Order: sequence, then structure tokens, then C-alpha cells
Amino acid sequence: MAFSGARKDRGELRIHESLDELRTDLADYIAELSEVSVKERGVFAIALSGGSLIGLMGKLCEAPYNKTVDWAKWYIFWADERVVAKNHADSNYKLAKDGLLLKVPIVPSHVHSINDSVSAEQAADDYEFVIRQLVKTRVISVSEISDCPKFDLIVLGMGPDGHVASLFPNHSVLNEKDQWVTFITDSPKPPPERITFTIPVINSASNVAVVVTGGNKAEAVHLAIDDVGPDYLSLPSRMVQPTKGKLVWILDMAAASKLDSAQFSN
Ligand SMILES: O=C1O[C@H](COP(=O)(O)O)[C@@H](O)[C@H](O)[C@H]1O
Repeated sequence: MAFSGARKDRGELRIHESLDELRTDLADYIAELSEVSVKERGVFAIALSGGSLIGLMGKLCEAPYNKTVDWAKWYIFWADERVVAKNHADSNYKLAKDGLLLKVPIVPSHVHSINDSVSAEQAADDYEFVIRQLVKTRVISVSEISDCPKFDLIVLGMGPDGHVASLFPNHSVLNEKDQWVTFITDSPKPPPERITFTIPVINSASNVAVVVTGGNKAEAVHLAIDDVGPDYLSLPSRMVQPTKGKLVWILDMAAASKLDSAQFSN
């Protein structure tokens, strides 16, 4: 790791010289959390995002992880999904299926993708219902503070505009407090119809990792992490602030290039 450090209230920073090093760190990090969770709870409930993240998780399909991770105990969810057919090129499910799920022995019935044959609103309601059933059976834990699901790990990417999951800057769903899963039909990034975990659900997770690469996201990383004053408190990536869980930023040097460097160590 090139640099590591912590920012008050903004979590741990892990900054990597190369994408190869970042991929290894990400695989190690996820494998370790999986082991802890399986030991403590017997299962590992992980929520994925789409975009560049799945490619960066690719080492999990290789040795040693493909053999050492207890894949049978994994339960897969999506922090956000585009409301398109499951075989559509824009589907986050398809991305994960082709890039990860088909390459490791995950139990098919543990993969919880959205209902792609209904409206965005119905898909969000249906997905929340599925999550509620799995909270009842404790496949997903429940937060001690809110009644929200407590995923063992939510892995997020971030767009150059600071969006995470399908929570975009200045969108009214950023204020959603009651629902666990909501929908949008006006995403500024295509496709327009999406479902997304809400901020309270993200912030109830035991662990949240935000994985960001590339210089085009450096300004958003700075605004999400550094002390930039009250104007940016409503940037979606800045609203990621687990109440009791642990937040980790896994960055490459380009994405980290605009961070204030005072608190780094080699
Ligand atoms: O549309 C989306 O974008 C973000 C960021 O994607 P990236 O390709 O810039 O990493 C992603 O995290 C989200 O899941 C996805 O639906």
C-alpha cells in the first residue's frame, strides 16, 4: 500500500500505487470480512454496486481466494440496480454474474437480484420485501439503533459527480428516511430507471467500502473526504457515514491526488 491513514469521522484511507495492488487489497479485505462474518454469524451478507467495481473485485475469482473463501455462506444483494432486463448490458446483476458469480461456487438461491419485469417503483418495493424476509430469518442482521438491515458489507463505487449506489447529487431520494429501498426514474446517468438502497440502510451496515479509481474522480474524492466545510455535506458520497460500522476508502493514487495529504503515512 502506498499510503494509509484515517480522517476524523471519514473512515480509513487505503491508497494504492497500482491497480494490481488495489485489486489484491480489495480481495484480501473482502475475504477477511467474509471469514469474520461466517465465524460470528454463519453467513456473509454482501451488497454490491455496479460500474468499475466488479472488475476491481476480480481477484476473488483467482487463487487463493477462489478456494479459501467460504462461498456457500455468501448471500449477494445489490446496493443499486438499473431497472433493465437481467441480460441487458446495463444490468448490474449481469455485470456481477459474468465477472464474479459464475466463476465461484456461490449458491444460486443466495443471489438476490431485483424483479426486472415490473416498474422501478414495484421493483424497489419487491426488493425491500425480500430484504425484510431475510432480516426476519437473520440472514441479514438488524441494526441495534434503527430498524434497518445491517449488511455485513456494502461495497460502493463512486461517480465523478460524487454519486454512490444510485443516489445522485441534489436528488430528493437523498432525504428518504423511511424506506430501505427506493427508486428513481430520472437518473442523470443512463439508464434513467433505477432502484437504490437509501442512506439509512448504507449507514447501518457493519462495513462500508468505497472503491474509487481514476483522476476524473479526484475532485469528488476530495469533497467527500477532506474538511471542505458545510457546503458539501449533502454530496451523496459524503453522506456515507456508518453510524456504528466501519468505513474504508480504497483508492488509487489518481483518485487520491487531490486529497489534503497531512494525515498520510507510508
Ligand atoms: O451507475 C452507476 O455508477 C456507479 C459508479 O460507476 P463507475 O463505473 O464510475 O465505478 C456505480 O457504483 C453504481 O453501482 C452504478 O449503478
